[in-house]
Amino acid sequence: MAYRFNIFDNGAALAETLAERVAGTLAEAVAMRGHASIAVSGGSTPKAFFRALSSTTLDWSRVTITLVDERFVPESNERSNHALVSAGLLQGKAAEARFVPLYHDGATAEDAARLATAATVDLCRPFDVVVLGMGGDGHTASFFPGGSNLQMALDPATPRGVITMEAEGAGEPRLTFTFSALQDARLLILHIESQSKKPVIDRALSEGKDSTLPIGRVIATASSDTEIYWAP
Ligand SMILES: O=C(O)[C@H](O)[C@@H](O)[C@H](O)[C@H](O)COP(=O)(O)O
Repeated sequence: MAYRFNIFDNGAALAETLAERVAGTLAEAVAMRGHASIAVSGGSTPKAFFRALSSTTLDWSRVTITLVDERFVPESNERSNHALVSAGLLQGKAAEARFVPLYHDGATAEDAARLATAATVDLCRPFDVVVLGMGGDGHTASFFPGGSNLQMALDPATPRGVITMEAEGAGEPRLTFTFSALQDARLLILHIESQSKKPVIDRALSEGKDSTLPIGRVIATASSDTEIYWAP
């Protein structure tokens, strides 16, 4: 599908605009269906966006937040995306939101994936909002080039859910929603920052569905248009 490329002077301006866009979609979902669901990415990029979104006014008690993907570590680990969301987004007005983690203490990665799939089965049909990030290698979610389950993850025929992923660039084993669970979000966002990522996304967009960069395949084959938010 198509995409719209939104360029901002800096991360602060991007965060404010993106927070307003996302909050508006969540509020509309609550008004129309009584609840809203959002899957956010971890990493270092979304911190200012999380802060801005957590201070927006909406009925957060009717919003469920989960993660696009998670490192297979407990919340106490500094690499945990759950910890990042707890510290950055589940604060202020957004503290009332419900959070559904992907990691489960005491479970193997495969068991955690099955538990997370069961816990999110009603959230991703479709998500109201999905906020993707992108690594310098063109991965998004935990769709890493050369990943152990990359073909399964990107196959539109794979049932919606959470699967495991291992890859050289991923660090720990990962838990990630499948492409099928993310691609038809009512609002599909790609949030990227830094000059270094611009040539990567430009290449991904020019290569489209045949790109070796997972983000290129995701944007080109998603049934929802992707709104790209980029600041240097
Ligand atoms: O767990 C993660 O790391 C993310 O979900 C991942 O997909 C992230 O969005 C990219 O790796 C970008 O990370 P940065 O924002 O740190 O560049």
